[in-house]
Amino acid sequence: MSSQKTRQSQTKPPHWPLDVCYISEPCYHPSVPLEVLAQIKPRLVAPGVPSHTGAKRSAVIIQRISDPTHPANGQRGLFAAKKIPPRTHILDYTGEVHGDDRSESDYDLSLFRSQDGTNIGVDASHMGNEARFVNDYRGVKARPNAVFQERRTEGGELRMSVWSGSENIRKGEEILVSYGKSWWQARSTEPEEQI
Ligand SMILES: C[S@@+](CC[C@H](N)C(=O)[O-])C[C@H]1O[C@@H](n2cnc3c(N)ncnc32)[C@H](O)[C@@H]1O
Repeated sequence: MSSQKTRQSQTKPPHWPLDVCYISEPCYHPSVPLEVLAQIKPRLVAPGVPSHTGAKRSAVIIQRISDPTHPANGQRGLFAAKKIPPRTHILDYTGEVHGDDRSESDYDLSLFRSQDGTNIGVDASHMGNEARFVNDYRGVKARPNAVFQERRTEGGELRMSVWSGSENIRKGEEILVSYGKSWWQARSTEPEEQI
């Protein structure tokens, strides 16, 4: 069985969109230069060491937002399925790891910048996991309760992940990060200081 098939054989979580492929492991696009790939995903992974996504499905749930006051009303969001303690790894952000331009994507995160200046991103616009539904806190809460932070798996693979912040996230609470000012500036027609 190919690794692609293995990735796709995972059961999709409830409320998963039909037009997006569910992947529990990152997928590497040919635009990632081999020498950069060697730094992100060291080849000599110890045999038998699984490269888990850390997709702790029971910790999160995708929900449709039906609150007219929520700025992403009608879209989906990521919610805590149980209490999540502070500074806890919630799940990895899977997607297509790429070295080409994805400036049109609203699901593209920066993962790595190589010494020669190659920017590597993780784009979950066409394939990804639950993490692609994490919304920004702006207009929802006063501050984020989670952060994007990189980590290495036990096998040494670099991943971008969602971690809880300095406080518990209550069961049923929406998991919210900050996309960063530059993310919003790139999509705004407003003057910078209003973002
Ligand atoms: C990575 S996606 C998040 C998941 C998205 N809500 C969905 O259902 O696919 C980013 C998109 O979510 C929406 N979004 C997230 N946070 C938002 C916020 N605070 N205000 C307005 N829109 C937001 C925007 O449409 C943005 O382009």
